[in-house]
Amino acid sequence: MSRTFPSSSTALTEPAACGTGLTKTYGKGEGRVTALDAVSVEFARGRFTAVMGPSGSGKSTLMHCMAGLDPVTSGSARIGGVELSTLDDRQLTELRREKVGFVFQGFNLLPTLTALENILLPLRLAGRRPEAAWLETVVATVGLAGRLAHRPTQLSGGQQQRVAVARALVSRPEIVFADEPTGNLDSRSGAEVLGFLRDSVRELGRTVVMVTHDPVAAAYADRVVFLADGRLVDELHDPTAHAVLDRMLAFEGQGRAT
Ligand SMILES: Nc1ncnc2c1ncn2[C@@H]1O[C@H](COP(=O)(O)OP(=O)(O)OP(=O)(O)O)[C@@H](O)[C@H]1O
Repeated sequence: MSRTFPSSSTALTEPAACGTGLTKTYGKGEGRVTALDAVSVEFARGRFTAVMGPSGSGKSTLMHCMAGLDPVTSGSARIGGVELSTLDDRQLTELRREKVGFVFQGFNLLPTLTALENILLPLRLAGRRPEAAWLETVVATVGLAGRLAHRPTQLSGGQQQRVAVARALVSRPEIVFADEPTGNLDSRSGAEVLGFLRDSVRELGRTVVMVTHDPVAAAYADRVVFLADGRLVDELHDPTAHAVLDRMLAFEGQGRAT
């Protein structure tokens, strides 16, 4: 039986996603690693949040647990009011398809499909038809109107990532998770992609969570949350690159002092 998820209109005040007491351990015995240690975090609708922290602090694990790609050891992860731990594998796949958009560092486009076909793939997999007006808005927002018939190899890295951003937005997901989306791009293409992610939040009302190492990238967000050793240790609102960098350096200083 197909599960009916609460629609976003029924729960406008609820965060797009939230984690409570999220704990994730890998391995057993002496090799056991606590990647997330009782993290509680909310991602409000219509906001752009960056997740920062040193290498190994748990950023990717947090994203994977919140997106239903990896089960938590304990705690609760909810997307649009749905508790992920109550879903079986098939329901999780369905929830990810309907409620979550992903943008990865490596673009992850299918090389044999055109840009348009790549953008429409999630809808095709879900057996849904594109809404023409929304598709046009998304394509215009990411500036791809003249490139839709091109295959990925005929596009620059920045254009490929814009296709990936459009693909993540086209099904109007509850939330878009972006993992180092500018990691493979030069700074100009990276700035464009970050601008499009920000526009998708400010102009199209979407919700974006982005893992990044880069204070300049984080400054495009409305809010930055900082992880250290699997814990949520700080947050900044309306960040500047300078303020983010200062905060990162302060953590590193503390790390050296202990
Ligand atoms: N599949 C796994 N098996 C065992 N340990 C893991 C696994 N995935 C992550 N870890 C460990 O969990 C901790 C957090 O890893 P995670 O990848 O979430 O950090 P990160 O902040 O995203 O790091 P980076 O910035 O280097 O990508 C690290 O100590 C890592 O070694």
